[in-house]
Amino acid sequence: MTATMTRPAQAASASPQGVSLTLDGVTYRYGRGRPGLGPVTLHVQPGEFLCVVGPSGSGKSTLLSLLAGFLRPQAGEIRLGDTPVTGPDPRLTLVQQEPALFPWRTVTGNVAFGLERRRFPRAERDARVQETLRLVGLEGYGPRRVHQLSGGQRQRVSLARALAVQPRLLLLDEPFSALDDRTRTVLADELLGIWWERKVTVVFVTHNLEEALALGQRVVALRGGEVALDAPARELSVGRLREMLEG
Ligand SMILES: Nc1ncnc2c1ncn2[C@@H]1O[C@H](COP(=O)(O)OP(=O)(O)OP(=O)(O)O)[C@@H](O)[C@H]1O
Repeated sequence: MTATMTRPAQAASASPQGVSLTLDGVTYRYGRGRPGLGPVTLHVQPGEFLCVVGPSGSGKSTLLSLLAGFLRPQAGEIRLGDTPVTGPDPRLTLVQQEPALFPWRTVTGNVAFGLERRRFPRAERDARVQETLRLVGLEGYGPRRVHQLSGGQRQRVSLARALAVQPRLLLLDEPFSALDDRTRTVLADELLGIWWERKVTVVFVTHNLEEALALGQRVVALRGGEVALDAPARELSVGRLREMLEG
C-alpha cells in the first residue's frame, strides 16, 4: 500500500452498534490430522477493529468460516454477545475477496438483497439502500448493472450489501486484495470512515501486514492454526510481524 491511511484516533466509543465476539477454546479439524484451527481463545470488544494475519494455511479462512457459521467447531464455543453462534447469524455479514454479486441485478437490486430476505418493508428498504450507497460513495449508481462497474466499484457494492442490513459484526476476507494499490488504499480509508460512523465490530483478514497495521486497532497473527501473537497495532511493526510469522 502506498498512500497513508488516516485512522480515526480512538476506538469507536459511546454506545457502539457492534457486538462482542468470543472464541472459547475453538477447534476445527477437517480430517484426522492437525486441526485446521485451534484451539483458539479470543475476545473482541464491541466496536473493535481486529485484523487477522497469517501465512497461507495458518487458519484464516477456517476462522472466518467458523465465525460466519458455515462450519461448526468440534470443540469450544463461539459467542456473539452472550449468544452462541450455531449457524449463519443475522447479526453478522461477510465481504469476500471476489464480490459475489448478482450480474442480472442492478446495483440497487444487489444492495437490497439482504433486506429483501429479511422482509424489510419497501420504503425502509429503499431508504436503507440509498443511505448505504451514499456511505460507500456510490450515490447515483443504483440503476447501473454490475458489469458496468470497475473492480473497486463492485467491491463497494459488496460492502454496501453487507452494511445495508446494519450488521453488528462485519467480517472481511481479503476484501481489497484483487484491487490495484491506489483503489485499495482509497477503499481501506473509506472502510475506516464507515467503521467509525457505524461503530460496528470488524474482523478483517488480510495477507498484507501493512494493511493490517494501518487498519486494525489490534492484530492477531495465526500460525499453524494457533494464535502466535495478539497485540495492539500501535505496539507492532511490519518487521516484528514478519519475524513472528516466519520464525
Ligand atoms: N477443505 C479442507 N480439507 C482439508 N484441509 C483443509 C481444508 N481447508 C483447509 N484445510 C487445511 O486447514 C489448514 C488451514 O487452512 P485455511 O484455508 O484456513 O488457511 P488460510 O490461512 O486461510 O490459507 P490461505 O491464506 O492460503 O487462504 C491448512 O492446513 C489447510 O491445508
